[in-house]
Order: sequence, then C-alpha cells, then structure tokens
Amino acid sequence: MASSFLSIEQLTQRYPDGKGGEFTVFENASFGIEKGEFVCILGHSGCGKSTIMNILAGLAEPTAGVIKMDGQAISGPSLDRGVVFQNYSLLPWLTTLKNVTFGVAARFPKWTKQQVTDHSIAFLEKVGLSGDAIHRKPSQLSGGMRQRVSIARAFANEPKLLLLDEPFGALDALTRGTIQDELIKVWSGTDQTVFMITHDIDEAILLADRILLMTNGPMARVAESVEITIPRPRNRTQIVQHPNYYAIRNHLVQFLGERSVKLAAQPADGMIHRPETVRIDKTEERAADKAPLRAITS
Ligand SMILES: Nc1ncnc2c1ncn2[C@@H]1O[C@H](COP(=O)(O)OP(=O)(O)OP(=O)(O)O)[C@@H](O)[C@H]1O
Repeated sequence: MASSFLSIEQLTQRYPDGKGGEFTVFENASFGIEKGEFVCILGHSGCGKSTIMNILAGLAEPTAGVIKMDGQAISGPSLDRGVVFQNYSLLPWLTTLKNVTFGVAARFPKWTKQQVTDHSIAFLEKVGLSGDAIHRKPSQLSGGMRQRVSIARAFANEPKLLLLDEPFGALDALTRGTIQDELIKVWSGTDQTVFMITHDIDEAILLADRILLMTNGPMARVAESVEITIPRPRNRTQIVQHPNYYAIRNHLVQFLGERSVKLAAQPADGMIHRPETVRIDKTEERAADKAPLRAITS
C-alpha cells in the first residue's frame, strides 16, 4: 500500500493518572491523510483530539509512534505545519497586517518587503478584511474578525498541512457560517491539506472530504473514516437536500450517541487500529432504482 502524504503510525499517548499509575488516551492509532484532503475529526470531549493535533503540530511528543509527512518523520514545530486555535493566538502588540506579514516574511525570506505586504493583503482580502481594519490591533477587532486574521495568517504562510482546532467554537452562528465559506474558498485555491477538530456535525459534513470518528476515552480509537459523498461546491442551504446528507448525518449521530460508547475502552493488545472506511451513497441506490428493466427476449 502506498503511504499517505500524512501518515500516523501506531500513535500511543499515556499520561500519569495522578495516583502513581498512568492512563492511556489512545494506543496504536494509525491512519493516513492524502495531499489536499480536508479531514475533520469528531469525538466526545476528552477522547484525545487535541492531543493528536498537538502531536501533529509538533507541540507535544507522543509516548510512542511516528508521524510522517511526505515520508519524513516530523519532530517539533515547523512552518510546514500551520495551526489555528479557537482563541486566535494573535500577537496583541502588532496590527492585523503585521500579524500576517510577520509569518510570511519568515516563511519567504527572499521576498522583498513589498512582496510580503502584497501577499499578506491578498490573503486578508480573501477572508473579507481590507481597508482600515488591517491597520488595527487585535483588541480593536471583533471575535469574528480576529478569527479571520488567524485563518488568513495560517494560509498566507502556505504550510503543507493546516491544523484547525475548533476554529469557530467561540463564534456566533452567522459569523461562523460566513467564515466557514471563506475558509473553503481559501482552501479550494490551494493544494493544502487540512486537519480540523470540530464538535459540530453539520460543519464537518459541509467542510470535509472525510470525517474521522473517535470512540470515547480512555483507550480511544479512531474507529471510522466516513467519506462525505456530496460533491463540491457545497452550499449550506442546499446541502441538506442532497440524498446523502441525512444518511451521513444519521450515521454520525448514531456513532457519537451509541457506538462511540460501545466500542470504548477496548485495549489495543498490540493490534494496530486502523479506521474502517464507511461510504454511504444513496445516489447509487436511486440510480439503480431507475435503471431500465432488461428487455426480455423470447
Ligand atoms: N498534559 C496532560 N497531562 C495529563 N493529562 C492530559 C494532558 N493533556 C490532556 N490530558 C488528558 O488526556 C485526555 C484527552 O485530552 P484532549 O484534550 O486531547 O481531549 P479532546 O478530545 O481534545 O477533548 P475536548 O473535545 O474537550 O477538547 C483527557 O482525559 C485529558 O484530561
């Protein structure tokens, strides 16, 4: 089997349990992500999503296991991997524009100041920020605007992998919707790979090519990889009419409501856990229903 662009191999994370022992967050988790894919991960609180993301970002070391990107084992943070957190993590003493140019100048050291500025302004415009706003400091922006800056900053650095940890968690529904659209617009114009944590099932279906489902912790597993068999471009109001929408949604709800508990706490016992691929496609069934009857010849 050809290895994936991002390959997570036998990842194990254990922490001290505070009673002299240790508890296992997940054990021998293995999965791959292809170049250019948009993958969301869903699972109940505490199953280990942020732990996986921090390891991918190089901000934490796993107890065991390897992560390879483009065939190379990753270690420590890198400009090849950009991170967007829920709390924006902008530099408060810099203007919006400088929050973006700061990273771009480091990423592209040979560029002139003008190239860095033009590139940064172009990415801010993609997320709807222009004019006076780009000269304001983060404290003078709304929460939605700050998150737009974080997204523009991450994409402007053109990392190979973008890690989004609940980027819209703190936003109201309307702002969330607009920024989801902007995120997809920026991502569609690149070959960047996105790995995103969300708690919102509808958001995951709207954005992702694939959704990874985690069982409850401790000893959590990435149990399923659900393909989102709904063509792009997707529109939030029309997507619900697609024949696959509720079939996929029901599957996800059922997993999170029941199977995530039933499958929980099963020790890996040295086994490598790979997610099972789930492909739900009602359009194939409909097409089969409408297939012409075979002519009967006598
Ligand atoms: N540094 C740490 N030391 C000890 N335990 C930790 C540490 N970091 C995380 N944990 C524990 O590991 C488990 C997984 O945490 P993690 O934050 O990855 O979960 P999560 O799925 O991202 O949760 P949420 O959806 O609530 O953000 C939890 O039980 C958490 O308490």
